[in-house]
Amino acid sequence: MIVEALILFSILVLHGIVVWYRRPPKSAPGPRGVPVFGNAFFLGKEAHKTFRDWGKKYGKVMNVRLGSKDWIILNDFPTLQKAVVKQQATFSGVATSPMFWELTGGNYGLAFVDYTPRWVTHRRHLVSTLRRFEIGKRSMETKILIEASQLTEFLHSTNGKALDIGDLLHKMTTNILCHALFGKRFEYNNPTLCSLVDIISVMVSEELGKPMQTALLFPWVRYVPPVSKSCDKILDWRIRMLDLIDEVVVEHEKSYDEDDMRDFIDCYLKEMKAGKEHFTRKQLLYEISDLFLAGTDTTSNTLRWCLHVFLHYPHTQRKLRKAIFDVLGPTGNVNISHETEIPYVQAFIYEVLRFHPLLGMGYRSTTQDTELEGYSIPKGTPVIANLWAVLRDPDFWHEPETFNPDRFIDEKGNFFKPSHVIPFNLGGRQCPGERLARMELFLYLVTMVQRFEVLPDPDATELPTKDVIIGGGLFFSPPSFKVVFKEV
Ligand code: HEM
Repeated sequence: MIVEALILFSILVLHGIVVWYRRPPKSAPGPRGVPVFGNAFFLGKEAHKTFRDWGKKYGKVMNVRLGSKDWIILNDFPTLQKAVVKQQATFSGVATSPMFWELTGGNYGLAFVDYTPRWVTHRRHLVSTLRRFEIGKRSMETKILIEASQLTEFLHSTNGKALDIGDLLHKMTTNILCHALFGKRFEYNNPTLCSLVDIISVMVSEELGKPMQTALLFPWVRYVPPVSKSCDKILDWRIRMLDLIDEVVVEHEKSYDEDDMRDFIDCYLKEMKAGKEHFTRKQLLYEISDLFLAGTDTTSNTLRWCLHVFLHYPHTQRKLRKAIFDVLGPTGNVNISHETEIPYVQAFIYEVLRFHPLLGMGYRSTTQDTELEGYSIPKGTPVIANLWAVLRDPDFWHEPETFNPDRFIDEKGNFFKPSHVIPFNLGGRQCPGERLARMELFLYLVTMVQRFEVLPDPDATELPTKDVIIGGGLFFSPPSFKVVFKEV
């Protein structure tokens, strides 16, 4: 009896192993890993680099088993274009899990939700409303310059003391979204602003990001401590954020005036009152919450990467200041029309975004069965767009490991942007806040560099590490570090 049971067990195990290693016909090549876990334990701390290295062996479309699912990894620009641009709707899903279902209250919001008619309607509405409030044109420019002048005032008051200004930068970028969404800015010590920034920082932290990633690869882990506790914590913070936004929406409902659309919330309420399909209060709260999660920390951490670069490559800071002085002198006021007049600033910003992309990988999924480069990809397959690998690809960039803003300056001295610089990704899920982010980066950077020289902390024994901190499982942030702002 025991012998028969052992034989049966062995047959079942062998069958399981055969099934595990078997691939559907026409599936892309890639490492299979070990049963149950796939390659999850072989990714290392920096999965983007591991994927790039595996891609050299397996090819442009790689199929990597992670947990119980096959993931498609795209490491190069032409293949990414063929997928997310040429088959836009097919590659506009989002890699998801039961935890994401909870986080989005059942697929509500914008950034973390799957491709549905509700997402399509709201993505369109967001883009047109941002345009309506002239994000990217003059009105947001004025608001950004208000934050920039607060920044210089603060930096002036530091009297050359070394400090980490990450929190202040985060408050500035959060205030810009408060302008667009709530119609107002807050003082930096205002409890609403401080709570918003605290909540966003916790939700995109490295500490909570790892469990989220684990729950994405192994959905059952969501219910097993300690991951379950971290997931509950994230959901708790999400609820706090929704409650805070709800208070602002209630204020707007009370003071709503059909003839005076003050901001994004008013525009949304108008659609709701008109009974437009998919427009609900729940969607409004989740969408605003997503905008704060996607559009504040990303811009402020890119500014922190700029400071990081100043310490590691000080000659670029000198060159930047010279370019600014040539056009504005030491006291001239910057505005957005100077973007074309000071090409080196744009080149510097793009090189920072190339060298340190805030979102190193985009997580998509397929919305229907499809083919890519002759390989078949079934509906619902998670897809990773390895933006980091594209931005460091030696086939497209001369000396990609060198930080060199001049790669974006043409022979006539003008800024030029090659199509393969894609820190905001491509296709249907491409960042809708790109223009706003680039305006903020330009105006804050020029204001800062025109008035202050950024120097290393004299008490630090070495420069901050170049290792990225992967927050929220998504965001490639710099480590914390202090700098000195010396008036020039
Ligand atoms: C330097 C700053 C920023 C960077 C590097 C950045 C980058 C990105 C990238 C790469 C994506 C695509 C993710 C994917 O494919 O999975 C994305 C999506 C998104 N970004 Fe940004 N972003 C920045 C600033 C902003 C700002 C200021 C806003 C606010 C208006 C914003 C709002 C969003 C939203 C809502 C999405 C999700 C879009 C969707 O799924 O339809 N981002 N961002």
